Amino acid sequence: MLRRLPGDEARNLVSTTPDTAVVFRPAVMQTPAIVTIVIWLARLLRGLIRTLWRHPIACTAALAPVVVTLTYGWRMAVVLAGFLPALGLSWVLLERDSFLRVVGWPLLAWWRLVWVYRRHWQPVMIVSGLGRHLRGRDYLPRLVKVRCTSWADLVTVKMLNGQAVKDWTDRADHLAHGFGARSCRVSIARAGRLVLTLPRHDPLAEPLPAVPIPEVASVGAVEIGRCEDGTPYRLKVHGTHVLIAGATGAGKGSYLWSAIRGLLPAMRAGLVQVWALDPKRMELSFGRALFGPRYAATPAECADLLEAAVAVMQERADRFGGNQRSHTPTVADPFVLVVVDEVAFLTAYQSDKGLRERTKAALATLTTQGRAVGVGVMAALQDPRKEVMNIRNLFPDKIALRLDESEQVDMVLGDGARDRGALADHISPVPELGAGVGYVRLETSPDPIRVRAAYVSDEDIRTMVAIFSTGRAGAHARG
Ligand SMILES: Nc1ncnc2c1ncn2[C@@H]1O[C@H](COP(=O)(O)OP(=O)(O)OP(=O)(O)O)[C@@H](O)[C@H]1O
Repeated sequence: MLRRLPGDEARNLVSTTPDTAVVFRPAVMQTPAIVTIVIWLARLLRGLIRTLWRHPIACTAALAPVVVTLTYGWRMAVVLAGFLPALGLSWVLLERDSFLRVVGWPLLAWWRLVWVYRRHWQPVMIVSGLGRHLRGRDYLPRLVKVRCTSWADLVTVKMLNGQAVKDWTDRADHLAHGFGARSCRVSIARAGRLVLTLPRHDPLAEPLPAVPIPEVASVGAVEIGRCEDGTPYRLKVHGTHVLIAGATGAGKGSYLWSAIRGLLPAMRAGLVQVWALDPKRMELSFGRALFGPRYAATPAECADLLEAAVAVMQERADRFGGNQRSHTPTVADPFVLVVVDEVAFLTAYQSDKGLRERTKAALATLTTQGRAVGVGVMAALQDPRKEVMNIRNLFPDKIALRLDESEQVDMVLGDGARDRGALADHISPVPELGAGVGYVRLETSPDPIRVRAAYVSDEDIRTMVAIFSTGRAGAHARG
C-alpha cells in the first residue's frame, strides 16, 4: 500500500468492520530522503539508457552538435550544420528508399510516439475502457514501440494481464479516432502483445490502371492490383476457388477481368480455358470472343455449361486416379477456370426450380472436387446470405468488397473478420474512392488484408480481345 499510494494518501484511508466501532488506520512510514533520491536517480538512468537504446538515430542527432562543439569548437559545429543537410539531401535524391528506411521512418516513428501516442495514451486507454484509474493510480496497457511504414503506424502494445484480444478489437473505433486515424486493425504479435495498424493516409484512394498483360504464359498467382502496403496483390486461381462478394457497383467486374487479363498469355498458349457464365449479359459479354463456344447467358445454357465442366472434371478424375494427385496445366489438359458473374441469379433468383437445382448441384460438385484436377470456379455475387448462396463455404478464398451491412462481412470472410479490421461495410460507395477496394482473408492467415483491384476499362478489354484473336501480344502487352 505504501508503495502504491502517492504522498500521504494512505494516512487518510480508514476502514471499519461492519456494526462495530473498531477502526483500522494504516501505519505510515516516512521514507528517508536519500532512499527516494537514489530510487529517482536509478529510474532516470534507466530511462536514459532505454531512450538511447530505442532511439539511437534521434539521440545521435540531438547529441552530436553538443559533442562536436565541446570537442572541436563552435566553428566546426556550424560547418557541419551546413554540410549535413546537403549530405542528407543528396542521400534522399540518390537513394530515397534506404534514406527512408534508415533515417526517415525511424525519425517519424519517434515523433509519432512522443507527439501522438504517448501524449494521448492515458486518456484514450481510460476513456475506451482498456485502462483503469484505481485509487489514484493508472493501470494502463504498455505502449511498447511504434514503427512507421509509408502508409501506417504499427503500434506494439502489451495488454494488461487478464485482457483478451476481443477487448481490443471491440474498441478499434475508439483507438482509431483517439489517435486521429481513419481505422485501426488489431493483430496478434505474440502472447499478450498486439500490433495496432493505424493508417496515416489511404494508399488505395486512387483508382489503379489495368495491370500490364504478362509477357510470359503462366498459371501462377495473377496480379490483380495492389495491397495497402504498396506491394502487388496476386490472386491464386489455379488449385483453389474464389468467391467475390460486393454490393452493386462495388467493382466485382474488375476482379474477374483482371484475373482473365493475367491469364491471357496462358489462354493463348492453350494452357488455360476460361468458361464464362454471364446471366446478366452485361459483364463478360464484352469480351465474348475470348471464350469461344464456352460462353453461356441463359439459365439453361449456364446449367449445360456447368454440367459440361463437371463432365471434364470427372473424366480427368477417372484418368488421373491412382496416377497423379495434382494437376499441371498442359495443352491436352488445360486449367479450366469457370467464371460466373452474379452466381445468385442462377442459384436463387431464377424461377425454374429444375435448372436451379442442376446449377447448384454442378457448382457444389466443381467446388468440392475440381481443384485437384485443374477445374476452378471464380464466382461473383451481390448478396452473401446462406439462403442465396448455400455453398459459399466451399470456396477456400473469399474477397469482400463494399457490403451494405456489417453482418455480411463475417458471412463472406468468416467469423471474427470484421472485428479484426475487415470493414467492408465502411468502403466508400463513390466509385473513384471505393470501387475495387476489398478485404481478403487468405487460408494461411486470420488477419484480413485490404486490397484494390486495377480497373480494366472497356478499351482494355477490346485490346485483350485483339491480342487473343490476332496474337499481337508484343504490340499491346503494355497497353
Ligand atoms: N477497380 C476499380 N477501380 C476504380 N473504379 C472501378 C473499379 N472497378 C469498377 N469501377 C467503377 O465502378 C463502376 C461499377 O463497377 P462494376 O460494374 O464492376 O461493379 P459490380 O460490382 O460488377 O456491379 P454490379 O454487380 O452492379 O454489376 C464501374 O463502372 C467503374 O466506373
